[in-house]
Amino acid sequence: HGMRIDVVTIFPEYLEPLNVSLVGKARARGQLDVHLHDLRSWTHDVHRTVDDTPYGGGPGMVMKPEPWGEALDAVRAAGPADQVPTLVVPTPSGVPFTQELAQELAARPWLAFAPARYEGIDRRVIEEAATRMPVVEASIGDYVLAGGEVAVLVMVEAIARLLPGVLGNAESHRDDSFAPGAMADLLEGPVYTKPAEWRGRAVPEVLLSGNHGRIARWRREQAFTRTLANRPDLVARWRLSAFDKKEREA
Ligand SMILES: Nc1cc(-c2cccs2)n[nH]1
Repeated sequence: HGMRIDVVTIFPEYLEPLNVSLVGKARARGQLDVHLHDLRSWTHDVHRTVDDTPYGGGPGMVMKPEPWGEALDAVRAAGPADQVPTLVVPTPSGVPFTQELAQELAARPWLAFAPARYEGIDRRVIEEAATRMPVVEASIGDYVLAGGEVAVLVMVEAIARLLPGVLGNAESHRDDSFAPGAMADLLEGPVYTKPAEWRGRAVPEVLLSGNHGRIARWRREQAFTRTLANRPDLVARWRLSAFDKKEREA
């Protein structure tokens, strides 16, 4: 059936949003099987210690390896015996979490997320895990969060909406920004709905014309203009892919 997702965290309450809305419904439909684990379950001292000062000095705290090692062992033991999870570690120093990576992760049967505090998890945890399962260290953007839980929410939502049947109208992620296809690599243009006039502002008449060729062209132009304005870096990529497409069609 659906995908299994495990999350090990010191703030399980941060992941409560996974019980509501899109992800909540997918879980209710059995398309997604989410298990939250409190990392402190795998501590054995009275203070339930999960972090300590960094070797070599420096600010902040590093998450200790022992609790994580035991937690990941337990996650693996609780999941399908014939499968290994892909360990996803949110970190500012990871590979970019893109729509492409979301698509790739959405194709896997089992993901285990390891959100940590900013200073990170003892490197040996990742190294040891990588001997037994695929590990993906990914960044959701070039800014620093206090912990990885918010990044897990972002990644799970981006992945869950790609699972078959999770999005109501399957079409609605065809025209996503960044989704492959005719509008690939371009940002979404403006969208409108009723009323046709609102506070003295009319909807562009082309959209009311019923001329679908003209509408498609107008939407491509709008997408290009918006991309040029907000993401000139994507325009270069789009030009290349458009060129290649012409090449292929030639
Ligand atoms: N992209 C990104 C990830 C993060 C953190 C992950 C874990 C702690 S902070 N900040 N920014």
